[in-house]
Amino acid sequence: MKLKETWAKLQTRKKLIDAFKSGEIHLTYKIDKDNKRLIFPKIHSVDLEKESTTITFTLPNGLNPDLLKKNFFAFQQHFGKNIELDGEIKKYSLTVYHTSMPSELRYNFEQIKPVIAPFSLGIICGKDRNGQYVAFDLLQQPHILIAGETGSGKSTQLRSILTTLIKTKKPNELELYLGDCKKSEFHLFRKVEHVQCVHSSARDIQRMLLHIKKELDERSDLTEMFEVSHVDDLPAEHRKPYLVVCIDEFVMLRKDELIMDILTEIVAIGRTLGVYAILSMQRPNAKVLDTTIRANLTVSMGFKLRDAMESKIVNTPDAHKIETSGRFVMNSDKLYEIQAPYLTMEKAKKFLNPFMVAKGSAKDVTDKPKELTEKDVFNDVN
Ligand SMILES: Nc1ncnc2c1ncn2[C@@H]1O[C@H](COP(=O)(O)OP(=O)(O)OP(=O)(O)O)[C@@H](O)[C@H]1O
Repeated sequence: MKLKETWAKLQTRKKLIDAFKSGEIHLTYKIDKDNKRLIFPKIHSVDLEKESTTITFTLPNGLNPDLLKKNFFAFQQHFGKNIELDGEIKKYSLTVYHTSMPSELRYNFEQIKPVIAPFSLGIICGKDRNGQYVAFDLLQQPHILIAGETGSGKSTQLRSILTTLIKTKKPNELELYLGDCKKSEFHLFRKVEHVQCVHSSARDIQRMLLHIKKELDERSDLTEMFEVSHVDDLPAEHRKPYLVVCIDEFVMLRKDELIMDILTEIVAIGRTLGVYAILSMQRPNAKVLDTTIRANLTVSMGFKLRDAMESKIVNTPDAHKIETSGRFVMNSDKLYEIQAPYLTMEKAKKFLNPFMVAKGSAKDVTDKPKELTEKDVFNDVN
């Protein structure tokens, strides 16, 4: 057994040196006219795990780290496409996954429940290459950006995140404020008890956000008065529910300064006040995602994007290379490639049924879905 492991490690080392050679990832010293010496990165360890093999190595001083990215194909040629390179400047690790990403993952609440159980506001993301569920706590990593071109799976992801939140939190613990600029997705949630409103016109969304702004001010005063750093530490009689503002295709609101100002405020100070934002967009736009908003969206999920520039704006490298619906690159504490759970509209409706209450009609969300035009989402912001 030991011998087999040693042999496997040696083979892996050899393969990596071959990759360094074919990718010209080395320094070259000329000894004389006919002889030269190649200095390769130094391999420190090879860890063999059931699901993956990880090799750590350091670059010799003087070797440009950009070469690793530029000649990444060499690693792929030797180890296949299911690999990940991590690290910076000198020290790197190459992980080779033995299993491939699931191409489809059905939404299964019974499996998801224990994954998010430890969290206050559990956000279910999907499964990674190891077949492990990935989830996080919105309280720890507040504010999410979801981007992806039409048909890439953003709305399905929003549906699964919101349905999971609704199923795991009581209405007195969580209030949802939904902005549905395309009038296509959130009507499903309109009658859910946790949902305070579903709006689609800029005027109504502005009203909704002014209400949130008032909440931010009140919560800010309360935390100051009671000298606590988080609303969760307020005395029981002043405890506040978490507020989640979710706006689908928020680019369409970009011309409304007041809306953009309040959204900026939510992502800048909402964290300790229990107010969180989830924003989605089809065409990532650097100007709409001004530096303040972008810096405060601690998690970005890049579904299939159009090009490398969009992947850069969203901060999800290679999201433009995705070929599968529901697949995305997530940038949070680190970079992940994830397959999102597929929750159909019909199944979501069944899950949400027990939470439906009688509410007044919300005319603006029952209108015909609004077709997005190039003008709505194109980089035309002044
Ligand atoms: N997690 C998933 N797993 C498998 N297939 C998916 C997944 N999510 C979406 N799909 C497929 O992609 C289609 C489009 O998904 P969805 O409506 O979520 O895309 P979208 O990015 O929101 O598009 P649009 O911006 O036009 O609303 C779905 O009808 C489904 O067939």
